[in-house]
Amino acid sequence: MKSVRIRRINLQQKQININDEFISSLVEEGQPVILENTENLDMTENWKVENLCEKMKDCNLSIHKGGNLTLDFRTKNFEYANKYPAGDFLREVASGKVRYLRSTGARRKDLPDFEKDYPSLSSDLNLFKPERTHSQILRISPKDLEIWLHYDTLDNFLTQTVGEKEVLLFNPKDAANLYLDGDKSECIGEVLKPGDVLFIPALWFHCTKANNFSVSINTFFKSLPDKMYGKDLYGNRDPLPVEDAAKHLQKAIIALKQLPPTYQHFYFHKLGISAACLSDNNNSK
Ligand SMILES: O=C(O)CCC(=O)C(=O)O
Ligand SMILES: [Fe+2]
Repeated sequence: MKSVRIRRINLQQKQININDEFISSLVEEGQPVILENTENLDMTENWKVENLCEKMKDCNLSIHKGGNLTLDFRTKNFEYANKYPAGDFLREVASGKVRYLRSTGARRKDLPDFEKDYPSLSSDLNLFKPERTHSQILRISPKDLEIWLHYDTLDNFLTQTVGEKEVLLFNPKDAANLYLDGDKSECIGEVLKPGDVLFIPALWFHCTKANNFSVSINTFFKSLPDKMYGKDLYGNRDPLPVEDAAKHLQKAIIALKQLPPTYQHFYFHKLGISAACLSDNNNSK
């Protein structure tokens, strides 16, 4: 397994301003990068639990609640709890209970908008907002909480504000290996410290572990043409051309299945349709 160190860019040393041109260059490069010295720390140094309780005292949260610090979306080893008073949530998180906030919009169907939803917090931060921002999400975790390995379909800046967070990243080109036998050819493990901003390009697999009480904000933004994105609350819907392709693929599979098995195997192979597609198709029947 090859381990690659992630590039760090010290914004102040390099005198870089984060603007849309700089963001486009990151997107084009398509590699994760940590931006350091983002001038985000002055006011958040006093984001201790009690101060956060005060700042968020009027907030009711939708949270993940469970009994195992390794949250797993596939086995759903947690439940959702709504209208949770922020003070109760924060104190429970501070005492190590398995609680996790991935903030939602004001109403269920609204996109999370950190600046609008949490003005008492966002006024302490100098977050940059790409021109084509999709949503901005507040994330609060207890020490040792792990988030399952997943990818999002939007590009993302993950800003670490309180505590440290370990992030493990896998290149999308290794996707085929991630579930088969875990034989990854490239693996990038990094620790985010307060003030670090990690650029996670779309489709890069990532999982995280909070090393201590942790507050982060992530900003999903779009880099494909607007018309390629459908309505998407969570930043993980496949681009519309992929959904279109999947429908065509289903039709292709159904058409080929009219043939005897020898023909099927020959033509599936010839058309480059993988065995995985075929078994998916069988399962859905
Ligand atoms: O660290 C977390 O809480 C998860 C972050 C994440 O998955 C994201 O920013 O897309
Ligand atoms: Fe994510």
